[in-house]
Formats: sequence, structure tokens, C-alpha cells
Amino acid sequence: MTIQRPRLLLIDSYDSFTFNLAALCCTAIPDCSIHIIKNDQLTIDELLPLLKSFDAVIIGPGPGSPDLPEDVGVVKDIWNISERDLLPIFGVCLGFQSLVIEHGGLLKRLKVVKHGQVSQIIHNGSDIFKGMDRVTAVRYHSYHAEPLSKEIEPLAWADDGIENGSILMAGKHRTSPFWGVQYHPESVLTDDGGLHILRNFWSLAVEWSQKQGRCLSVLDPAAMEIIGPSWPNPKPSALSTSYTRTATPVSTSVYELPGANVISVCEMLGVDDHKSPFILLDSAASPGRFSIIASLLPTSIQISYYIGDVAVTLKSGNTVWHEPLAGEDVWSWISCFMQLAEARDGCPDVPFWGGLIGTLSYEVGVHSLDVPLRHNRREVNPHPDINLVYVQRCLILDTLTSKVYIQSLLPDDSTWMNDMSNKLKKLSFSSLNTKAPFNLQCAPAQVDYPDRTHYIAKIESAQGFLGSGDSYELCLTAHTHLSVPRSLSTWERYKLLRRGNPAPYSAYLRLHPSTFLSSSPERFLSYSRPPDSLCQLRPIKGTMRKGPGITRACAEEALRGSRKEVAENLMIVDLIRHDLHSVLGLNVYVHQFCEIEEYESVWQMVSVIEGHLPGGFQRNDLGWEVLRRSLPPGSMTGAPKKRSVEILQNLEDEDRSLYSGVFGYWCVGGGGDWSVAIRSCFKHELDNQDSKIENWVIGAGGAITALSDPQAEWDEMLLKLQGVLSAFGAAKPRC
Ligand SMILES: C=C(O[C@@H]1C=C(C(=O)O)C=C[C@H]1O)C(=O)O
Ligand SMILES: NC(=O)CC[C@H](N)C(=O)O
Repeated sequence: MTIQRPRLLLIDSYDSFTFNLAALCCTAIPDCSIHIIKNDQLTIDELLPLLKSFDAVIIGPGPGSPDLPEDVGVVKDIWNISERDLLPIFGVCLGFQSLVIEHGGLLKRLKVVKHGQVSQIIHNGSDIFKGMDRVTAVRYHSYHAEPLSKEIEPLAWADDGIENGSILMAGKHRTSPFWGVQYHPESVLTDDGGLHILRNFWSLAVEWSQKQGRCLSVLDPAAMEIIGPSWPNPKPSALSTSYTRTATPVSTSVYELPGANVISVCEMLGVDDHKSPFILLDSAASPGRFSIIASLLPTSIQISYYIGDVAVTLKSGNTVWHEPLAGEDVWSWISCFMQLAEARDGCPDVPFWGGLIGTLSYEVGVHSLDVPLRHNRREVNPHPDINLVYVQRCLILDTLTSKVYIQSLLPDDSTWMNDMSNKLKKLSFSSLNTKAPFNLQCAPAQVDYPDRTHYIAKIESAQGFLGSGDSYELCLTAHTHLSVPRSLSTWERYKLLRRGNPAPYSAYLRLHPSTFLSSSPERFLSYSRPPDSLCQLRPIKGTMRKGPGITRACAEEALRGSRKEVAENLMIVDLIRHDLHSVLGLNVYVHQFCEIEEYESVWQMVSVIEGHLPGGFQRNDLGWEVLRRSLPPGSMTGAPKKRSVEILQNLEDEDRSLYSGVFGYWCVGGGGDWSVAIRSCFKHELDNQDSKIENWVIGAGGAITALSDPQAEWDEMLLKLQGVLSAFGAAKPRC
């Protein structure tokens, strides 16, 4: 006799914590398989026959109200299934609210909403709380449900004191096998209230099913077709596995060059030739370590793509051609390109051997969430959404060991490599220290700041969406436009930015038709080379100005000690865990939670979330798949991501474009590193022509929560602008 694995169905209401819940279920119920569907994927009539093949249903959290069919979809109907279709169901937050109100309860708004707040849960130690003592749990809700009939039996409460009084935190149906919790069992800061509750639910569910003599039907292929495979389910490689390829060998030579600095190497490689593209990913401050400088050939292939195009545009020298996507998406096209470019035998000490480097716009992520883009965007935003160059020769500077690596993917490239090594040896590094003064006169820019009244009105309107349960946190941003006399080259401008605001993820990317300068402190996603790839994300939430007397201890008290700041960070940590779990399955953990890190002009509160790609996976594009499924960066949207992005599309006045997208690389060895495009500026080449003025854009913003003070958020936005404005000789904005 074969023993059937427990089979769960998770109904997702477009939340950003769903895969955390799936991971918790899989930990609580060993060897279970879990299928995830969206709440609007099937009608109740389509769903009913499928339920016979499941042991239990989990109904996840989500934005909006359990009263609105467009927010809860099929969840509204599931509580009314007939006696003979009954099966155990567990609802979380929106799912729990729905359970209560569909059984005669009342939905109310909290006077003080709870987003990312930890509460003590008061319970009587019975039923799903059996064997549990003190429970602290994280809450993300604007509504709460009050049972009015005897059908729902309360099981737990939180005491919100004068804010909201006593709020129902858990309950069960008196006769049907339905349970639910208002808090989030899957949050990283929920303790025993997570795993233990789900284990108890499962015991009660099994007990109920045995009593009823409930037998599971097989999940036939037709049903599998409808609900899809179980999670996790990494997409198969975009390239047919029957294709055999020989990986390109990487040639490397290594030199110890104490004092080697990025600026002089770039100048040696011809950065001053402004007609040609140039690529520098610059670790200009800790914790950055390696700086990557491409040595592009006149024929280096540039790949660009605008959302909506049916082909990718390639350019090599003066030749431009288009490769049709042929029904695939651009992600798969790039994935195939990189699988064909796979390389081997590079130096294991360096993260990049060659590969694609460039930018992905914020709207690439918006589009992949299926959120509509602005209609006229191509007329007003001329920057490509994807803009990458294929780097076959590069120099890597290791700031820790002072080693310089010369690398080439081209066959028989020893002449170039020898030439490089001779040139490097001739550079007198000591005299070119980057801190040495250089005399750049920067004519002041004319700065068109966002309008304060307008921005504050938007903050208030964002807070309206937090009150209505549509979002738990919204990262609101705006562009500042600069008109600058054309007195400095973009490279000189970068040197000013780097000196004023050295950052771990600095960059100078001159990639026709866009020029992008970055002093970003935020890594989005890095993935090391397979096999045994490690994915790491480092979201930042919590920003404090540095200044006299503002020590690390002050920053720790103001950021780590603040309920508001920790809640903002926690929400993004939970969201990023979900993004990572979505592709990687169970192996995701929080490596660092809310640590204070020091940057040139600000203190930042940073968390680190890591995950392993499934063991034995030899594919070199799984990191790319994580990137595809995780954009836009959660720290730049808020949670739940999809609804928050929809709201922001309406609240913000223009495309974010390169700002708050990502920039970085995908190495031919399979690793990658992408940073969040913040504390950066960009301009379009069209602008480079005859006018004496050039136009730059700087984006800035911050996370708005229910606890935000609009004036303080405006000041924080100006603070983030400041580091970049210093490279434009612009007057300090008034805070
Ligand atoms: C929105 C920006 O930064 C984001 C918001 C932060 C915050 O709210 O503290 C911190 C880093 C970024 O994730 C920006 O720099 O423009
Ligand atoms: N996390 C949730 O499911 C939230 C439910 C609902 N949107 C609320 O805000 O109350």
C-alpha cells in the first residue's frame, strides 16, 4: 500500500507573504505537497470537485477587505460549501476575517492600524493553542472581525489598550472544521504562534477527517492541469536540454598592485572618450569589495529592450539588428543568450569573469507583476527598460587584497592581456589616490524639486490606502529634475559624486542612450556561482542623517529602538523571504535583522536574507529566475507588492525609469549581483547634443506607513537627494 503524502491547497489573495506561509506549512506538516492558486483563478463550482483531492485548505492573507468580492474572490464562497464537500480549512488574516464575517460577524476598521507590529496573544491553551504558553506574533491588518453569532468561537485576543481595546486574534467554527488566526503565523518575528499553531491545526484536521471517514480522491492529470504543479517548482531552463554546448574557457592573469585605484584604471582604459560606451561597477566603500571595469571592444554586443517590443535590439559597432522574441518573454531570451555564453575555469576568487552588465528599469518589474504601465510612457521616458552590454574583457580590482585580475573570454587573447598588464604596471597608483583633491569647478545646477505641498498630499493619500487595508507600507518617491550647464563631462560628474558620497554599489554606466551614475548603498540580489549557489538580499529600511554627535549609539536608538522603523524593515524582510521562497522552496533564512550600517552621509538599518538554490541544481540561470520573480525591489514598493505598485502607479506623476530599478551583472559562470538604483542620477543622450544645458534626473523617496509623519517623510526624501545633489553644486535643500 502506498501512503499518500498530505496534500494542501493554498489560496493566495495576491499577498506578499504567501510563500512564507507555504514554507511554514511544509515545515509543520512533514512531507506534505502544497498547490497554490490565486483567489480569482477558479469559481467555486470549478473548485469544488478539486477539493476532494486535498486534505486541507489554507486561505492566505491579502490586501483589501473580506467584504469585497474583488479582494477575496472564491474565498467568500468557500465557507458555504455543503456538508458532503466539507474539509478542514485554516484562514490567515484576510482569510480569518472572511471566515468570521461569512458566519454572521461584523467587519470593523481598527482605530490604530497594526502593520508589522508585534503583539502578545492571549489564549486559553486549548484547541489550536494546545500546549502553547506565551505567544508573541506579528500583525499586518487595518480591519478586524467581531463574531456576532454563536457560530464562531473566539480562541485568542490581543489587548491593544486605549488604541483599539481587545481585538480578536483567533477563532474556530463551532461545527465545521474551520479555524483561523488574525495575526501572521508565517512572519519571521512570530514565535511559537507560527509552527506550533499549524501543527495543532494539522492534528485537528487529521482527527476530524478520520472521524468523518473522509477519503481523498487522486489528483488526476486534468485537475493538475487546472491547478498547476505543487510548490516549489523552478521553471525549466529556457534552453532546450538537448542542446549540447561547450563552455568557453576564461583566461585570467593576476597582479598585486598596492594602491591600485579604480579611477586611474578607468582613465587608462579610455573612459574620457565620451563617444564610446563605458562600464564601471565600483565598490567605492565597505561592504563593497570588487570593482569591475569592462574593456569594451568596438564590436561588443549591446542588448536593449523596451517593454511592449516584440523583439530585442542588438547593436555591435554600427550594425543594429532585431531578434524576435517569438512568443517567449525577454527574460527567457536573455537566459538563452547567457546559457550559450556559459564559461568555465575562471578564477574562483572573483565574482565576475565576463557577461552581461547594465540596467533594468523599475517598470520591468511593474510589468512582470502584470500591473498596467502608463499609456504615453515611450513619449516621455526614452530610456530602454533593459540595457545591457556583453562584456568579454574586463579588469577586476579587489580592494581588500590590492590584486588586479585581467580576464578575457576571447580565444588567443594573450596580446591584449600582456598589453593590459604592461599598462597597469606603468600606472603610478600611489600618486593617484582617489581621495587626492582634483580641481573640478562645478557650475551650479538649477534644481526643480518636487512640490512640497503636492508631495505631502500624496503621503496623506498613501496613508488612506494603509487605513483601508490595501497596503501595509508604500514606498512613495518623486523625481527631481536638474538643468546643468554643460561644464563637466559625465565622468567628471561621477568623480564628484564618488568623492562626495562613496558607496558600496557605486557605478558609472555610459550605455547609449542612457548615462547612469550611482552611489547606491543597497544591494538588491546577489547569487554566487552554481552549484551550491547562495542568494543574498540586503534590503534597507530606516535612514538617519549623520552629523556631529549622531553616533552609532544614537542611530541604534533612533532606528533599532523605534517601533515604526523596525516595523518598516520587518515588512520588507517578510516580503523578501516570500520572493525568495517562491523560487527556492524551503531554504530561506534571515541572516541579519535590522543592523545599523554606516555610510558616508547616513546611517542605514539593513537586514540580510539568504537562501540556497536547491542542491544538485546545475543550471546557471536560477539566480536570473529569482531576479525575474523579485522585481521591483520590495524596499522600493512596499507590501503587499502588487497592490502597492498599483497604488504607486496612480500616486506618482511619472515613470521611475532607471531610478529604483536595478543595475549590475550576470556572470558567464552563473553568478550575479544587482543593486537597487537609488542615490543615483541619469540622463538621456539626446540631451547631449548642441544645447549648453544638460538635463539630469534624481529619484528619491521613502517608505510611508501609518505611523509616518508627513513632514518627517518629506525631510527624509530631501536627505536622500542631498548625497547626489552635491555632485551638481546644488544648494542644500531646505529640510
Ligand atoms: C526610496 C529610497 O530609499 C529606499 C527607502 C529607504 C527608507 O525608507 O529608509 C531606505 C533605502 C531604500 O530602500 C531612496 O533612496 O530614494
Ligand atoms: N494581512 C492581511 O491579510 C490584511 C487583511 C486586510 N487587508 C486588513 O488590512 O485588515
